Amino acid sequence: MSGFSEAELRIFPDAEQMAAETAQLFRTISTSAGEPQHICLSGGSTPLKLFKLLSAPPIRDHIDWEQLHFWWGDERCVPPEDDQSNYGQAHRILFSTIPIPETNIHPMRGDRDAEQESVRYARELERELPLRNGLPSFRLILLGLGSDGHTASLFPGAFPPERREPAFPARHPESGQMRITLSPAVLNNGEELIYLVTGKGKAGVLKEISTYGDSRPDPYPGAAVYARHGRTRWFLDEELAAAAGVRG
Ligand SMILES: O=C1O[C@H](COP(=O)(O)O)[C@@H](O)[C@H](O)[C@H]1O
Repeated sequence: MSGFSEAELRIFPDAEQMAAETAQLFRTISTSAGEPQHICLSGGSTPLKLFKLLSAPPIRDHIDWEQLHFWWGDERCVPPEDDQSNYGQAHRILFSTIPIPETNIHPMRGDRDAEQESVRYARELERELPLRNGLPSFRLILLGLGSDGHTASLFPGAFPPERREPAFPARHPESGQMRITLSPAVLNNGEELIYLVTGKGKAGVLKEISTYGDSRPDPYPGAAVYARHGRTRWFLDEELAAAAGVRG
């Protein structure tokens, strides 16, 4: 069984419209529930359009920010001022501009020891999130896809599907950069998971994922991670979908 074939596919005319649809989802989640809702953000460059959109009227003023808590799927082990910092980018573009309590934002601390920070983050998740099957369960998880098939900081060749602790250290296979990542067990345990993927540079790997799924001996993490008890969707832009030969 493949995460991709289990998922729903949405193809948008462009990345802007994809970001707009995702932003509306934040609005719906924030206004339809009486209790805090936990959202896991992806890193890298793809979600920056979404952050920009959320930071400005009209959508910014239609979201009940106090209802939302933000977490990260992975972090690079750099200080928040570094351009590589997933939290730093989100803070600069979005969190510094919206009326959200600081206690609702839960960064992975990339400037700390990766082992210790993974354990601290795991405990914080277990304390704050509802549990399902004994593991924290997010209301919504956004993920990206690297052109090598990685998601969060789960890389091909270093994808430990059996690891159940909520977070652990990882190393980028090429640059050697240390990372902290959520585990497959937690990412698979959310209510709703959406991959946001744009640009024809990802066409090669998307084609492989859509064709072979996770049947390869060493599956692409982006095929093997999906909401086992919930809804998984892939949001793609038309340019990428056409280049990968994927149809909605
Ligand atoms: O290293 C990472 O890469 C993926 C994809 O990033 P993008 O720049 O192609 O959007 C990202 O989803 C992951 O969170 C990140 O840390």
